[in-house]
Amino acid sequence: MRFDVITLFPDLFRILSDQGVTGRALARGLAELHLWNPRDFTHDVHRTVDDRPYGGGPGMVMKVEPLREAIRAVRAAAPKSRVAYLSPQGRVLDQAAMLEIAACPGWILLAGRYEGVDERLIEAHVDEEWSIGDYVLSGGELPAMVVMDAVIRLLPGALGHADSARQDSHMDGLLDCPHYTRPERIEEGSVPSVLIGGDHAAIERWRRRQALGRTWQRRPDLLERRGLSEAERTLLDEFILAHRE
Ligand SMILES: Nc1nonc1C(=O)N[C@@H]1CC[C@H](O)C1
Repeated sequence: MRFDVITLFPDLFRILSDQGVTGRALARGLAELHLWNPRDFTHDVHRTVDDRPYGGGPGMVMKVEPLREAIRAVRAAAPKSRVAYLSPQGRVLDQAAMLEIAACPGWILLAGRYEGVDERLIEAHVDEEWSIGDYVLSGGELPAMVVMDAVIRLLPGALGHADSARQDSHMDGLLDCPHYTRPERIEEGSVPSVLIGGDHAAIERWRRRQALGRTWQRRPDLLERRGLSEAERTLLDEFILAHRE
């Protein structure tokens, strides 16, 4: 998986490359990260990348030409990649979208700043527009990092245990079950006994029941969308019975 990011602030991406799951995955070559600064594609002494909006109004808009030249240079280096622009006007991404993104050979992520990018650049050179949520940030860099983090951890070998990603919240359309670690008894409470017992079938049922119950309690919309098998319906009924007021 190759990622190319077009950004005015390439140093911000050290958050991904210098540590953690993403840092290790990049170091091991499971994914590649290349950074491109639109200022390197300007030709004036001030290295101008933005200008005032036509029609007036606050803020600045990113100019077409430096971004066009940057995209052309990246497409030449990454011919199999598609261009995605991060913006609040884009498709709101969920885990299913991250799985789709992870299945592609590479992405050129355009991180905007200011009020955004001249619409003509988007129409002529952008393949997809993505949003990480219905709120407004000061730049597209954090959204680009959110997408890369969510996608890289799905790549084979990125996580220590193959099951980790499969059991995360929103995988299989459910929230994750609760987690506990040592010590077994502390002032905040004790670990559920089923997790101590070593009966793996019972532990698996408990975890599935908790995931279904937690989703029912906190995100009934996800259950609506997903539907339940007979076995899952039974487990959820057990949870509801045990948690009636
Ligand atoms: N929500 C989002 N999901 O992706 N990107 C955003 C986002 O707020 N972008 C900012 C809007 C103006 C600034 O240029 C960057």
